[in-house]
Amino acid sequence: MMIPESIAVLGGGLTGLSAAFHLSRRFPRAQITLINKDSRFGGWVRSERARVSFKNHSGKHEEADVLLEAGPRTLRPNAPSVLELIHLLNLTPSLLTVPKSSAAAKSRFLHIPGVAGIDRIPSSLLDFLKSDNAYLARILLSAVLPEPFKRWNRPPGAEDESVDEFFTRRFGRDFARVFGSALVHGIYAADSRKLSLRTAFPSLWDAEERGRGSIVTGFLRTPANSKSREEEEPYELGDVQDRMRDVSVYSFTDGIGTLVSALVKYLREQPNVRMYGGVDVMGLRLNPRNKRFEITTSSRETLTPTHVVSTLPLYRLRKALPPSTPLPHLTSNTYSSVTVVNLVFPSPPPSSPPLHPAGFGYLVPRPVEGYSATGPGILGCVFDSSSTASQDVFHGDQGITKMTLMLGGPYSSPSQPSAPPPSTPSINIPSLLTTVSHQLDRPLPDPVLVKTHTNAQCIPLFSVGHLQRMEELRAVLAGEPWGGRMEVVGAGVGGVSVGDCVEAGRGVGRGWR
Ligand SMILES: C=Cc1c2[nH]c(c1C)Cc1[nH]c(c(CCC(=O)O)c1C)Cc1[nH]c(c(C)c1CCC(=O)O)Cc1[nH]c(c(C)c1C=C)C2
Repeated sequence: MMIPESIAVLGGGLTGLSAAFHLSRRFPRAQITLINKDSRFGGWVRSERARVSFKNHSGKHEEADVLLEAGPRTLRPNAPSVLELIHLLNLTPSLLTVPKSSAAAKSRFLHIPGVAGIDRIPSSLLDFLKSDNAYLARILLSAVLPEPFKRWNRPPGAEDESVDEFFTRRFGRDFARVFGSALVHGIYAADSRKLSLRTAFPSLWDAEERGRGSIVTGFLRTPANSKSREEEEPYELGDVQDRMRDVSVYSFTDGIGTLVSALVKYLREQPNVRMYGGVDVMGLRLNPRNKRFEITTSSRETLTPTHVVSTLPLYRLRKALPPSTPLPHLTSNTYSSVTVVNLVFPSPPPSSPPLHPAGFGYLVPRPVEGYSATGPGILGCVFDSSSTASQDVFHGDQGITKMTLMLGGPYSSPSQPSAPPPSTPSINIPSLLTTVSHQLDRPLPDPVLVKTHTNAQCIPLFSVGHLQRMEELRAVLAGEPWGGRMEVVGAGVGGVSVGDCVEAGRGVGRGWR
């Protein structure tokens, strides 16, 4: 393997930024060029502040400066690669943590389509017994209690299946539709009948093996120790891990965008890094004679790096390559589009009930009749005020309640990778608010701010067999003519969470020595 002289990182979302950060430290002599289609870096991360003013219940003028997130809003502390960036970029002072003991950590709700109101999802035996929703309690108890005694029913020779098939097989049809589909809405904004179990929830597949067919038994058995990432290259964590003790989720005072801004600032200051914003990758080919890559850009430049890291969505990488390039599986997945609606309401006076119970938010499972194109297509709603209220600044005494609705995913037509991104759907806000008021089963005041943002094709829908396909892609890239000098990573390859993206960026170029 040849030491990189010059590296092009394609894509300036979190994977690309993390890749450029770690490559610039690992290969200080290499020239690194990060190319991002948008002039704004960070991909789906978009944190913005807005000022709202309104009259409170006693007619007094109030003002608030609110933080709105159009993409990820909280992070889980289980990703050491993100904690490492927080330490290395000195972001600890702006950390904002949500303790495990808070309602935002402990309470998640479900809205059953057609039934007004939301119900807390039981998370312990005591919760089951206390649950006042007989329908949910029945589905859960009849699914979970008999599962350890059910025979091992994975189809012989199966290497993967959909999340829905898996849950139906082990826990029954109702559990799969209500809980399985809601879980998939809340992470992948996708249809659980199309999502690969082994890619989306590998721990469930492994638990079934450990439990010799039973997931419940499998989770009660300790997994065998696998070689940890820590042993390969220790994380530089400083005291950030201590700060994360008993933390459920965290963000920053100015939102997740803080991480992006700090990475961009760091990279701009490095003498061996060039940042190209607002520049698209038009073509990418490998020159067989000198083994260099040739990258043509929308700014009419041709770069000839020795090494490439592509963090582009796979279908965009496919488009950049000559059609005859035999790189497999770049168009096997579709992508979900999610419309995010930030809603800010004046909080009710202390004598009135709050607009929602304290908790993380609620999810809406797949309706019995399936996804219909009519209606707003609400997948779930995050109660931001329960977890990240301290990001907002009030001038007054009533305050605001902030929620975020997530719409679309399987309700909008699936996006084929080759198709142009779907146009922003027009949303009827009054009708949307009527639906939310029904879902919460309480009246809502007029919002003081509504902000809509459509993230077109933002979450890859890993179809069944994805892991195997990605192994085949990696094997081709490791062989000739590529010789391991191009790595393909990112949400579309290895996982959709911020932690997955940052970890993938951290791992590139390990073999380039
Ligand atoms: C309703 C739609 C969505 C909500 N969040 C997302 C969507 C599409 C996106 C999302 N949520 C999670 C991830 C993975 C990141 C990670 O840190 O693991 C992504 C991309 C986390 C997550 N959200 C929920 C669950 C069960 C998880 C897995 C990790 C965990 O247990 O914390 C549930 C959930 N998501 C949303 C709501 C309203 C909700 C529960 C009430 C919003």
